[in-house]
Amino acid sequence: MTVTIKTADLIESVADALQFISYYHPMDYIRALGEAYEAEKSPAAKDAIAQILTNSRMCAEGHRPICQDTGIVNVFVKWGMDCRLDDTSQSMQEIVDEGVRRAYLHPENKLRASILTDPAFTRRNTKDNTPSVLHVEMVPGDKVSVDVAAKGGGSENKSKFKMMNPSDNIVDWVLEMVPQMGAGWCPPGMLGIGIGGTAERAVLLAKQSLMDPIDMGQLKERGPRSDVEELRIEIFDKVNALGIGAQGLGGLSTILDVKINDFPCHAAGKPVAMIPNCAATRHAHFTLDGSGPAYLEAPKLDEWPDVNWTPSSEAKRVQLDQLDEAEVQSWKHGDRLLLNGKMLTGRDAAHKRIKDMLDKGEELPVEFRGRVIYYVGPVDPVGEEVVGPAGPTTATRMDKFTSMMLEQGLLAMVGKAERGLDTVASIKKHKSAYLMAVGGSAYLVSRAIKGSKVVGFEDLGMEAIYEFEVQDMPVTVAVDAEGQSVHHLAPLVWQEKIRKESLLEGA
Ligand SMILES: O=C(O)C[C@H](O)C(=O)O
Repeated sequence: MTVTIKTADLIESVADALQFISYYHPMDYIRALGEAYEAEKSPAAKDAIAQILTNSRMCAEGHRPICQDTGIVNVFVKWGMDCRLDDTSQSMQEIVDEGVRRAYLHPENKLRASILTDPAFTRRNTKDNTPSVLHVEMVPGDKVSVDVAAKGGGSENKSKFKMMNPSDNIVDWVLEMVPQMGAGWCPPGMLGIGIGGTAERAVLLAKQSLMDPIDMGQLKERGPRSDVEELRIEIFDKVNALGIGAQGLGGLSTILDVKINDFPCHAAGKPVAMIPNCAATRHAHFTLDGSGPAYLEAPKLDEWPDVNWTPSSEAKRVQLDQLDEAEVQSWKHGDRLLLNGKMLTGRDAAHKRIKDMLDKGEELPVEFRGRVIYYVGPVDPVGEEVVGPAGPTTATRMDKFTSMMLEQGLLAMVGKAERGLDTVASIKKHKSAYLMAVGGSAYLVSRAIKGSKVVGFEDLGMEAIYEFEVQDMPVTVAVDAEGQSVHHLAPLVWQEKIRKESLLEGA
């Protein structure tokens, strides 16, 4: 018998699922992160995990996004071939995108529009986060099964692919790639690995594997039952033994699980893809059977671990409005700071435009001398908010502009993840500093922002230059004026500790 699926039900279900995953982490992730928090021995990594867990519960309570990067929408539809749509005037892409549009423009929980059209040239924001990246598979049956994910740009950026020779070792490749991925993908998260097929199939397998629930704890407890499960465990243990840790701060938990999907491939090769999923892991599954839209059941707040992050008592208060070079130079890598006062923001598009303007000898809309810049693209505020969730973006992408900005008299920068070696040298040369906030704690960070106004490049939307007024915004000195970098030093220390003190079972 043919089942009729209403187009309106599909649109509503996609919109509802996207709203749901914007503020509810999957509970398997929260449980695994809670266990990682308990086991963590590195104080800096434990503090970062505490921020992510606290942020997660705040978002579940407040129905606001876990991360300012509300993602690029990935949708996987398995269409039962006994189903038909009631209205065949629109393509599946158009129908799904209508769900995306409604979710991202929801007046009570507006999500960030991050999608740019004409990517190689004008890079114009589509303003409603469409289009989604849609995959449709025709399968036997009378149901429509849908996986919806909102994938963060920072983790997507770290995707890797290799056309391996048949005899190449997958574990060796993963262990070579993960340190190169740095911390911009916001560990602790998951690794999705696709093996086989063709180039495009391997990447798709990797992405789809990230839709599976975290079950490494159960797998280790019962033991592997296949070669793939054995490989998952081997990669899990060896990656965590690298000591990269939460946010790259050095520690025991870099990944919470490894997922692997495979598919037959040509005798001449072994395509392998790896895609990490960040701390803002967001995906949900629903099924339509013709009886109406699907609604997802909200998790109970008492399922979150009882972790309530508060700033360290050792954190130093910094008055940004009186900040000078001498104070910046007094900070040491690893110091915890609470920022107070006014700072500017700017990320990829603003930096590119600043460079273009300086190259043409044009005057900038704001003066950077004596100021601190925060690399961020915030979510728009709703209700009483001054700004929506506003966590840091990956600072590494701003490396190519950093010397230019420091030459403008910038005192310090705030972002997430490591800086490249040349940038660290430039920070040292200019006696500047780079401070990191925790990626994946965007709503928590936004509570420290008491004022916000656009002061330049308004047309860039979330990438405009804002001036934020902050109160006790928590950051850690990641690169100090001596050129000491936490992200380069701490993972090595923890790698050694893990090895010497056998801190990880299986490593
Ligand atoms: O776009 C952002 O706000 C952050 C991005 O996901 C990143 O991790 O760099």
